[in-house]
Amino acid sequence: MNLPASPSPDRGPVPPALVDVVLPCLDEAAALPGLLARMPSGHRAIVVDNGSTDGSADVARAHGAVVVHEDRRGYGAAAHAGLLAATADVVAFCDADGSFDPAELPRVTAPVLGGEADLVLGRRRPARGSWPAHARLANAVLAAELRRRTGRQVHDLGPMRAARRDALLGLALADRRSGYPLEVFLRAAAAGWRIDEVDVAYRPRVGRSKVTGTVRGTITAVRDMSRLLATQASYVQPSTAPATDGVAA
Ligand SMILES: Cc1cn([C@H]2C[C@H](O)[C@@H](COP(=O)(O)OP(=O)(O)O[C@H]3O[C@@H](C)[C@H](O)[C@@H](O)[C@H]3O)O2)c(=O)[nH]c1=O
Repeated sequence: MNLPASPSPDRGPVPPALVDVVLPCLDEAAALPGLLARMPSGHRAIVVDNGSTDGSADVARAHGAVVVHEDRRGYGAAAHAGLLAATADVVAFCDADGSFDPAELPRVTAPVLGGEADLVLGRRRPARGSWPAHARLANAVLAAELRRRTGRQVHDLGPMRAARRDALLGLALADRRSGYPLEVFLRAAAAGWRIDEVDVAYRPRVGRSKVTGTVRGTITAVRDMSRLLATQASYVQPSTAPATDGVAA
């Protein structure tokens, strides 16, 4: 799918984006202006609106983002729709809720752009009040299980992450609700990708969480991921060998 270049009525022609930044969005109108204002140069925002009722799409457009609509709700469906809509060589993912600072994206995307890593995960360094204890614990347990299964040094599945678009498409991902980041990781690890972690700041989000804001939401997310771990164990082959040709498909 070809997308229009980001509108820039006052800034002249926009150079092609080096990175498309996919922002799954469900009622994040309050967070979007501050977030989009901090998008680094060379990074184009693709806001994937999936059922917002607060005017998120209009706000995103007004602040220079490309907007994609995804009818089915859910983080995974939105993230996957954004990947399919992207056209840049490298695709990054970032929450649209103000918990991450887009100005940090270049540190996440640079190793992929430079060919030193195939997948870079932003390892959250949480500020007080940004990450509910139950969600943080669930993440730590999952990461420990992933280290045990894959031998990879993973500590956070990283809602802020980056990889080459073609390589991601080659992973044959499904759009599995909140399990989507896990599927990306499992398939990438199984394919022998070089996976790096980069520290990123994690701040209290604007507005209320739709996933991990409640213990119940976290349990649902963990259940999604456990099912994925159980059914997709075949992805996982202990592998420490880095890909030799830059990006493994
Ligand atoms: C639930 C949901 C979220 N989203 C978007 C909104 C936000 O930009 C982003 C995160 O949603 P929040 O409610 O803030 O969730 P959250 O702040 O609880 O964040 C979680 O997000 C999960 C996706 C990650 O895998 C978890 O590790 C965790 O970071 O996803 C959708 O687009 N559609 C949805 O159906």
